[in-house]
Amino acid sequence: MFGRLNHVGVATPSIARAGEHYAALFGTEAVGTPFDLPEQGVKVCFVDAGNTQVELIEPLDDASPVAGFLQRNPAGGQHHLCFEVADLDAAIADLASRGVRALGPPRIGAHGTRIVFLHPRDMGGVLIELMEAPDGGH
Ligand SMILES: CC[C@H](C(=O)O)C(=O)SCCNC(=O)CCNC(=O)[C@H](O)C(C)(C)COP(=O)(O)OP(=O)(O)OC[C@H]1O[C@@H](n2cnc3c(N)ncnc32)[C@H](O)[C@@H]1OP(=O)(O)O
Ligand SMILES: [Co+2]
Repeated sequence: MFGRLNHVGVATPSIARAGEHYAALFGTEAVGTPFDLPEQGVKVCFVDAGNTQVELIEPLDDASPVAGFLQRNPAGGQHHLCFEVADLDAAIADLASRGVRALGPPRIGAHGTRIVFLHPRDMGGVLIELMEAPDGGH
């Protein structure tokens, strides 16, 4: 059901500083232009990492879903994994039948496609994001 790893979400208190760090690792041209996603409460910056991306996320305010994570991890850290799926609604229904909770209804994510998050407690302690992709990630 899950397809390719679309991105690894990395929370950071400063996308400006994290961007410099990743530019030194992947090259300046790999670091995209940061943009705000106010409806998701985050500033986002994608770093091209070959066969996937690193998604740097910085809270826009204290109400951001990333704010709690940074209170627990002030320097930032690995936040979530995002996998592609062909049919998000079918994936949500199948996972629900296995007792895996979705965190709210699908919404539009940073790539402009429908996404949903799954509860970490139901996924072995890992926050998983599912992103609907035309080819289902295969
Ligand atoms: C959508 C735009 C963009 C994209 O790619 O398109 C993004 O990815 S934006 C990413 C930021 N947005 C989100 O993360 C939305 C979904 N997240 C949430 O709803 C919350 O972060 C939530 C519910 C996962 C955690 O909420 P909170 O930080 O308030 O902590 P809780 O005490 O409620 O946590 C409950 C439970 O989950 C564990 N936890 C929390 N965060 C993580 C994490 N990143 N990875 C793994 N586990 C996590 C926490 O330790 C608690 O576990 P417990 O068993 O109670 O110890
Ligand atoms: Co993400």
